[in-house]
Amino acid sequence: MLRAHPVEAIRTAERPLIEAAEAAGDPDAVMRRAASGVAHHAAALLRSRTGGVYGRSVVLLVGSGDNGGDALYAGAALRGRGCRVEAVLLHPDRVHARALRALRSAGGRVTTGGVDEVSGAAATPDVVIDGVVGLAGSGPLREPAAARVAALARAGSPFVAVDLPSGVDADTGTVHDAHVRADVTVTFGTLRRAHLLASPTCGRVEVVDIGLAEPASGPLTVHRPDPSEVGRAWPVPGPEDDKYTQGVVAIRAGSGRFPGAAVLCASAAVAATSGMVRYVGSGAADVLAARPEVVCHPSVAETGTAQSWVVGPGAGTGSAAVADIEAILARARPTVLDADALTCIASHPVVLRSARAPVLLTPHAGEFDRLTGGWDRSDRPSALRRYVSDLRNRGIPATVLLKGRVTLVDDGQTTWSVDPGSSWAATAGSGDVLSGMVGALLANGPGGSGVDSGGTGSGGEVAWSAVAAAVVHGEAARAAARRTGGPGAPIGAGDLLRAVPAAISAIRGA
Ligand SMILES: NC(=O)C1=CN([C@@H]2O[C@H](COP(=O)(O)OP(=O)(O)OC[C@H]3O[C@@H](n4cnc5c(N)ncnc54)[C@H](OP(=O)(O)O)[C@@H]3O)[C@@H](O)[C@H]2O)[C@@H](O)CC1
Ligand SMILES: Nc1ncnc2c1ncn2[C@@H]1O[C@H](COP(=O)(O)OP(=O)(O)O)[C@@H](O)[C@H]1O
Repeated sequence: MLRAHPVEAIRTAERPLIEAAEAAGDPDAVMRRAASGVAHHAAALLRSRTGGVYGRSVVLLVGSGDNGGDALYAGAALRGRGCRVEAVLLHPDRVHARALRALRSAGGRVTTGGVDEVSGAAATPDVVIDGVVGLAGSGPLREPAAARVAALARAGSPFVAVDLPSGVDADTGTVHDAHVRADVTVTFGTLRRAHLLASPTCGRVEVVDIGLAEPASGPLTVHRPDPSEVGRAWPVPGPEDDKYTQGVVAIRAGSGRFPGAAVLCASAAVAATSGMVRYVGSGAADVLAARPEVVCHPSVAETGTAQSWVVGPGAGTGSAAVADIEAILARARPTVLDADALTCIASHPVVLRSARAPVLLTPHAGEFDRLTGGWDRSDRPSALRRYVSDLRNRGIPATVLLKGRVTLVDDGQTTWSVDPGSSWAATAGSGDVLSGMVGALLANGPGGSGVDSGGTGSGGEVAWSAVAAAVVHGEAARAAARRTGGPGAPIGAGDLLRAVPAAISAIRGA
């Protein structure tokens, strides 16, 4: 399990280290430890990109604080390995003086001017070390850093970010318009929230041991499971199991207008776990043509027992759809509310008040707009926590999964983040696949035992089901894109769906 912490917790954890270094008369000891990790990973990147380290060119973008100091000490270490190192001081009047001396005495070149002053090799260096700003950064990159970063990115040089890519907010993960897109981010002791909230911008994240004690988890810690943990927890039928003990999920999806949603959602539920899937809606014939094992029912009232429900994909937004949601919530089983069900809830918020069992809402950004009446997109985790807390304060046992490249799940106490490492899942109908998978996991009950929780499953169980489904969904998208065209080619939701069994198998073996 990865855990990422807010800046305040990191500053607190670092304080004893800095104080010990100062007491020992070597105030930069921690910084040099950090910098030697940066140099190590920059050298590894140089080796993988150019076949060596000696004689390669390195540009340091040096800001006014300790992040710039790290970059300067890293430059000194790389100079010691034979690199040509040029430091661009973005604020020559505010620079870490001892680190600058270290670079100069190692033979590094120092420039202070604008873009024109860059020497030939430094216009397209073999690697750029981004020490513009780290934990104390706020807002987009300022000039002259923004112009420098843009020119080097255009030239195709790879970036190693020190601590965080500059222009990315450490706590919210907001990626501002002017920012560094890192190939590798080297951080110290423990992850910052942005590493899990803005992972596509951070590239590969390397954590260097600087002697820091891992901060305790708190309400602002962001969690991300390793796919192998999801694999270990994925439900597997045992010798005593039958179709009922593994949990039955009922799906209310599809309509004359959106018949495909029913097929995608119900088929995904079949693929996700063993046990049994029930279906209610106008799409029974199509569902049965795709998955004959699904048990169909004429109405919600006439549907047999289920341990969980999924309602919404392509299910319509009229009064009959709202009545079905009410009837499903009245059954007091864990329920996934997706797609059209979210639109119904947005226009009839009172419906949610009847929820007696946990509900999982799975909006994309536009649906979250409808639910909240507008939210602050520059701070996704806070907007999500606020909304979930508001529902819970009103007695609604809600967990919310906010979709995107980085999917967030929040149950009011814990924030989870899932980044599948590709964006192939951004395709119509893939959300229907996700909701079917989550529903099947919820039916399986706590700990994958298939035990009927009687609708009392905790927020934690619901959140875990949502996170686990999102992990497998992302793996399936990646696998489908690889399978259909070598290194990666566009997929549809049907391709993603067909890749679900292989993705489960892959994470179980991970
Ligand atoms: N603490 C430790 O134990 C260790 C810390 N370590 C390292 O220290 C780093 C934190 O250093 P730090 O606190 O000096 O701040 P840092 O991020 O360099 O910012 C400096 C100044 O930049 C400015 N600025 C803000 N936004 C900006 C923008 N968008 N574009 C341009 N400039 C901007 C702003 O000043 P302003 O101009 O607003 O007055 C800000 O005060 C940390 O990330 C890690 O690398 C490691 O050595 C390991 C041990
Ligand atoms: N840029 C992206 N990268 C990766 N996954 C994405 C991206 N955008 C959306 N997704 C994922 O694709 C799915 C889309 O769901 P949704 O918007 O509900 O689609 P639909 O309603 O067409 O089924 C979600 O699982 C979401 O997390």
